[in-house]
Amino acid sequence: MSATVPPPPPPLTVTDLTVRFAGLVALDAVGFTVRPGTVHALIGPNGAGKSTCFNVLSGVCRPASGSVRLGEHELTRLAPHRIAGLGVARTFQNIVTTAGTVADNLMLGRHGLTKAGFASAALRLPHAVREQRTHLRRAREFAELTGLGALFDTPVGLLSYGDRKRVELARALCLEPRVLLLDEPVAGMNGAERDRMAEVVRTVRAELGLSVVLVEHDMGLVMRLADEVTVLDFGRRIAGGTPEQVRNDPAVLRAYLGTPATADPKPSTAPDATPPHAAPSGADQESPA
Ligand SMILES: Nc1ncnc2c1ncn2[C@@H]1O[C@H](COP(=O)(O)OP(=O)(O)OP(=O)(O)O)[C@@H](O)[C@H]1O
Repeated sequence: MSATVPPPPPPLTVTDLTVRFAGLVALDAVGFTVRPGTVHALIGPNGAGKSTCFNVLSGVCRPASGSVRLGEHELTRLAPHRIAGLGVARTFQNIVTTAGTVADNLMLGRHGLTKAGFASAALRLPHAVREQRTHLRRAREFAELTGLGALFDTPVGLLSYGDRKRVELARALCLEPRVLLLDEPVAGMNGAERDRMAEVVRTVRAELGLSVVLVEHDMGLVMRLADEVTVLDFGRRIAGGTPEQVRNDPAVLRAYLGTPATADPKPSTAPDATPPHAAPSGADQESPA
């Protein structure tokens, strides 16, 4: 990867975002700011509005009101491909990569940046071949950054679940994003795979200097990775701050545990518990830092 860290992305500012589905208010005047180059986690119990928020950020869902600004650009009126063109890339909760090699999948991520037309590429005209080589080199760099270098020519179908989730991440990076939206990057992973993904996200952020918005049920990962956390419940922002601040916030305890915060004899430890409706529990579940 290049020795110099690129300039920081502009802030991503969400203001008074409201989304309604028929009578249901999925997001109710939600606001938060993702500071440049930080990891900002969006957490909350099931149905809190996290995915809806991601869908607005990536242009899949139009809000009833409110704004999402990336620097000077208002995103809420733009189509998903225009938002991607401004440097906002996302991964999905469920793996969508199944066919082809790692290289093939990463090159799909480069598609939007390719200038040579289909005919030039098919005829292998010199400029198209040169461009293809440059994209392939960059795709390989992202594979290496995400720990997939040795698997570059391996069919994705032969990879482990954890490796495939990292292919998703590498493919999103191939868009050269300035803001990366990670939708439950460790869902369904075992402990070792989670640790690896956490390390990769840290490396990616440090090397590329991009902002990361993270939706994740795994509180251990959130506490370890996030610089700032926004907590949603029933579509409303109920808390925000550093991981330390939100884990001790009575409103967060209430939302996750469904009990009054005062009823908990040791409230400072309660957010450590992964809510029963959240990430898979068990021995591989990390405890927060
Ligand atoms: N397309 C839709 N049509 C109708 N209601 C929807 C739609 N998408 C989401 N909702 C509702 O909006 C609310 C917020 O859902 P959302 O998926 O954003 O929550 P979430 O926090 O991502 O939940 P989870 O953690 O379970 O993924 C829920 O009540 C959900 O049922």
